Amino acid sequence: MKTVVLGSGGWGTALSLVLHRNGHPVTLWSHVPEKAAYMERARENPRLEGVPLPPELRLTADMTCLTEAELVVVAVPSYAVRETAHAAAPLLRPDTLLVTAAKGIERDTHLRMSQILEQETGGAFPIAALSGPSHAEEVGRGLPTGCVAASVSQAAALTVQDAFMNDRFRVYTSPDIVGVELSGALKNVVALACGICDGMGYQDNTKALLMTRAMVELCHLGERLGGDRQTFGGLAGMGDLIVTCTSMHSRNRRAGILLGQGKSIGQTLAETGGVVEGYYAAASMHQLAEKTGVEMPICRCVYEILYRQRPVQEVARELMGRARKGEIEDGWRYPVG
Ligand SMILES: NC(=O)C1=CN([C@@H]2O[C@H](COP(=O)(O)OP(=O)(O)OC[C@H]3O[C@@H](n4cnc5c(N)ncnc54)[C@H](O)[C@@H]3O)[C@@H](O)[C@H]2O)C=CC1
Ligand SMILES: O=C(CO)COP(=O)(O)O
Repeated sequence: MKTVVLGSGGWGTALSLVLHRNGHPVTLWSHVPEKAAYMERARENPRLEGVPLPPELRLTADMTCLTEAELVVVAVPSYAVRETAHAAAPLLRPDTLLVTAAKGIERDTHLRMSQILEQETGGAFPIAALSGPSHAEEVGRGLPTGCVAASVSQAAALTVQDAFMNDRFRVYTSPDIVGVELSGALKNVVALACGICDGMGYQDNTKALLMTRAMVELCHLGERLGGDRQTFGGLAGMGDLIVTCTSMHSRNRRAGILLGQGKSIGQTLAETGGVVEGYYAAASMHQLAEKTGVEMPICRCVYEILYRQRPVQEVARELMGRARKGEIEDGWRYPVG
């Protein structure tokens, strides 16, 4: 299958390598010609140091490569998905399958990445999302990894599974594209929270408390927005939450560590290197929580640290000082009497 990957950051490059290992011709598109030219010369992406790019992998900054593509993967940062899809749309073949690999929710519109692709391409193409616990640094080196290919179209999900699956990259299918995309976007806010917790010098107990209670918040919002609760407990949900909250590969966690150490948001974003999706997702999530009335104390606190300069110590005191309650609000009742 002829494939094009749009976005030559760490993730687009790692996914190109998976497709290449599976025998598909791959073109990796960069939005700036200098970047494509650098990778052509060095046969390496600085984001994936020590991972050679095979000679057959085509590198370009020319979008006309799309005219031949049967499968197009969109792996640019979430803020660039709309402009990238808009530019790509007129060049697509009528039977192209689109796969979003970006993790975010558009600010103000609250659209998921697949919905942006659908809007910009006029709803004419099958669309799937590929998401899960998958740091580019490890996928690039061929370390065992698992993801979910989600689409309302079973045929599309199966095609994506087929294209990417190999003995180092397992792909499960799912009809719940809403839950899969929301999980991937929202867990980045929790990774920021866990990084902040690390940066403040708190340890494993605190992080387990944060991850677990934040997952309850994600499930409440995710279900309200149409996702399936089981998805949040799966690879794209809990799996990705674990990897992002605990790995030093995670930009979101590393950004959180700097914030927890007292750095400003400006310094943090400048020093982290690479896109910190949780920064954008926190704003969308805050708007969504307000709109739906879902209570999300941990995520709200992350938003207030990022956008209202609230001191992290004050936030920690607020969260630990919340009113006492049962663990499962609607589920468990003590017998009367
Ligand atoms: N790095 C990872 O391990 C994973 C990343 N993702 C997601 O993939 C998406 C891309 O992330 P990374 O590849 O890690 O990014 P990165 O931080 O490695 O690089 C960002 C890339 O985006 C490009 N870019 C910036 N502005 C652009 C624009 N306006 N149009 C097109 N390209 C633009 C930059 O040139 C750069 O190549 C994000 O949504 C991220 O959450 C998903 C799974 C794993
Ligand atoms: O989504 C990811 C891993 O699954 C990447 O996380 P970061 O964006 O925090 O690096």
